[in-house]
Amino acid sequence: MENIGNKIQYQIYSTMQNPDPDRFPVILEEWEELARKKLADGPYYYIAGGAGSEKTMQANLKAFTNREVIPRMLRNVDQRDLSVDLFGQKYPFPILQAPIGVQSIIHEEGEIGSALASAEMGVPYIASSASSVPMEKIAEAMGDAPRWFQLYWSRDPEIAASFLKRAENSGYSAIVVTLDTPMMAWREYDLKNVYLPFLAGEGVGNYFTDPAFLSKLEKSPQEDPQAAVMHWTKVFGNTSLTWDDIDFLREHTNLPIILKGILHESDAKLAVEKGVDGIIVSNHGGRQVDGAVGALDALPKVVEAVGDKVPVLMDSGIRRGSDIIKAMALGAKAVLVGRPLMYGLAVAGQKGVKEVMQNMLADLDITLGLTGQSSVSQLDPSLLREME
Ligand SMILES: Cc1cc2nc3c(=O)[nH]c(=O)nc-3n(C[C@H](O)[C@H](O)[C@H](O)COP(=O)(O)O)c2cc1C
Ligand SMILES: CCCCCCC(=O)C(=O)O
Repeated sequence: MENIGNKIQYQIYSTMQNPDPDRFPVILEEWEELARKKLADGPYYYIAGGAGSEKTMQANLKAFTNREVIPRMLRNVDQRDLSVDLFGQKYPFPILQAPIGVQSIIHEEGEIGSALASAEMGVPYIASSASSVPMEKIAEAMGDAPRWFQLYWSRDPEIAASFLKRAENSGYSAIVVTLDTPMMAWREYDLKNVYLPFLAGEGVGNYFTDPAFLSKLEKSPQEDPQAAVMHWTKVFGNTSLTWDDIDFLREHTNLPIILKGILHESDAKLAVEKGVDGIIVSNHGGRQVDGAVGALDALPKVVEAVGDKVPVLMDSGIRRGSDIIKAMALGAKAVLVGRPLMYGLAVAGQKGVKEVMQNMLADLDITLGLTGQSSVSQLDPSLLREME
């Protein structure tokens, strides 16, 4: 089988004979620059920005810079295996699309565009509770392609239960429960721009078709959009949840339950005690607690606390192939990719998401081989050195 890195590298070089001035960028930062030009301040800063002074966002990137790879030589890296096994499924690559809400503010194709790019690549798509379109529409567009559903655990248990049931009925194969966003953080750019994403684009369309949500409204969201949005702001999150509530999830779904937003090893132990199936080490891309630990810095202790009881995944700061290698060397079984794909979506919809994803995977494949490794699932911490 041809390695994806060599294939994509060859494709890019071969276009040089026929240079196209409108060809997509290769450099990730150029995708963000193009996205900046396309989007108004409100949506751009909503995507690119973080909580408070954005120290956590910076810490996420610094945690990767602070670790260096020490490549090994002469190890026959002709055949490289990027595949991973997660919850009984084999996936061709060790990445998933991070759940990202309200994508209609980014591009008219929104979630359908990004989900179809995932489907083309065989990369699992994690549909957000806050998607601009109903989760069933995403599922229908994706056919048999792999998809997970991300739950924002509503204050109204009927909505939470309804989301879990809808996800199961529409072919999502795992539930990602985001714990770090029971309310929106102090995000200075959004406050400065007076930008409320749920009022823009298609809003949070996934709620506006939910039977449990609709049953609490006097008029439909089409008849009285303001009342629907007001109700949504009341029920979106739940700041009263405790570890005892995890049982509710198990009572309402048979799918694997994966907790997203774990940073502390004590929480990782509690999660395992509660019988969840997986953990995602994440600080929500630095969008929630300003000053929180960089996600990669939190990963080793969580992995140590969990042992091999459940798989640990991570996100927050994955930008290049070497970042994936570092996260997996520290024990992540796979990683979630967030903002880079949204810059792709902003620039060129489905095509842009696919291009950014493909380039990242090609970079991963080539960098893996050059470090003397043939399989992402056999990486270990001896490949890395932490800078003082
Ligand atoms: C615009 C935007 C919207 C997001 N929406 C959600 C969401 O609906 N649910 C969720 O669990 N995480 C959400 N996240 C967090 C991502 O899933 C992921 O944790 C984060 O993007 C990782 O950081 P990175 O993009 O800097 O790598 C969102 C992130 C961004 C940038
Ligand atoms: C408009 C709904 C926003 C829901 C939260 C989306 C999110 O997680 C984020 O980081 O922003």
